[in-house]
Amino acid sequence: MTTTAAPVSNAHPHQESGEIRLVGVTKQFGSSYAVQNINLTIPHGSYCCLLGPSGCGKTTILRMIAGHETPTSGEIYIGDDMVVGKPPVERGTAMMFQSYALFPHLSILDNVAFYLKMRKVGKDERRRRALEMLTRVQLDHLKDRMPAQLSGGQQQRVALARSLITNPKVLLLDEPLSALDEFLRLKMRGELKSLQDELGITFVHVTHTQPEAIALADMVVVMDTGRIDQADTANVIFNKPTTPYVARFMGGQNVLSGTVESSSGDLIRLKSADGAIFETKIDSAPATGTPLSLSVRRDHVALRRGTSAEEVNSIAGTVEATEYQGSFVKVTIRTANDIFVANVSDRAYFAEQVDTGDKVVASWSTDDVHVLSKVDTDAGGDSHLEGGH
Ligand SMILES: Nc1ncnc2c1ncn2[C@@H]1O[C@H](COP(=O)(O)OP(=O)(O)OP(=O)(O)O)[C@@H](O)[C@H]1O
Repeated sequence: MTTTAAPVSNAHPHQESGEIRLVGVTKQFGSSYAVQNINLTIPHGSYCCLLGPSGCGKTTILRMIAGHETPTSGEIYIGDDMVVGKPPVERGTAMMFQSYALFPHLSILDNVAFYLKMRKVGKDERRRRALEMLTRVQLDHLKDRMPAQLSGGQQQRVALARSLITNPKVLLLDEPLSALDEFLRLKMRGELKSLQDELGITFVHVTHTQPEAIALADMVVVMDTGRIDQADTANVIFNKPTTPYVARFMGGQNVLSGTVESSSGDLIRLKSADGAIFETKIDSAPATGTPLSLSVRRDHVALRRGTSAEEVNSIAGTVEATEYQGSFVKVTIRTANDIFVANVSDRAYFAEQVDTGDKVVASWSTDDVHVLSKVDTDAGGDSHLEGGH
């Protein structure tokens, strides 16, 4: 299966295609698989984020696209070119690393112009083009400084200018924002996005931070131990995760499981292991007894004090923790078999405050239940994967 999202392409006309296609790509290190049978098409001119926990294979994919690593099997295309076996310089890609790796003994301008010098471009021409690129990242006024005289954010902009001067079809970014403080990270995030819009080239950005991927990407590729779980627009990934893993990893969802008890039209009822009844709509109802998993957004849950759940779409438990998040309060509830989280608006929370140890009932509407395509096999074991919501 080839995974392709349908994000809006920012492609500029008459540009060489920066579409990336991975076909059956596997990379083994010794006997272990870093990535396994990856099929993925990243449209030309899109901003793609590879998202997943540490060690899931994101960087390996990036390095194989760049040509710093060779797949054990499979093919990688950039535009119409099958690039496996080609050296990095012939691929039309540029890579920006987490450590900016600037030359400490060269001025900012010479750092940016370095690639052109290697290509024997004349001095005036390369200084002019380097200055143009520095202007683009708003650093022209610092062109004569040395890297050590710049802040982290400024050094990163230089690294960006240095990558872009090669005029790539594809820019590969490995955790580009992780070394920056929170304020700079958000600022640079916005700048990366507008730069990509302006240039219209394909950006592939590796991150383990969910909000970063959601904010930046036309296409989010969620990975788990060497495989792609889901690749789609941020909106679909967040609201319609296909697997329990993606629902949990994106962080804004509760995962519920049960077996089909009855159906009527497009409405089905499920019974959970501890007897709760969940109701949801589904295109074609599976047979009675089929196990299914569902997701419910944490911010679509209502909370009240009480000990007995309603007849449907409701779960009773004990408050395990409350965490104030500014605009909402995250209430973690221990239920009979699992953990359930409600993100309650601060207004609703303070109107009827609950505290650790209180008995509560969480409920939600049938329309807010989403059916997952895979059945949960990790009930109760989700906390290590939780995203930033
Ligand atoms: N050169 C190598 N030799 C052996 N194993 C490697 C090598 N490079 C990566 N791996 C292994 O392959 C797997 C995927 O690594 P990769 O760096 O792609 O993960 P990642 O998702 O980018 O992680 P992180 O976010 O921590 O950088 C890991 O288990 C890693 O230990």
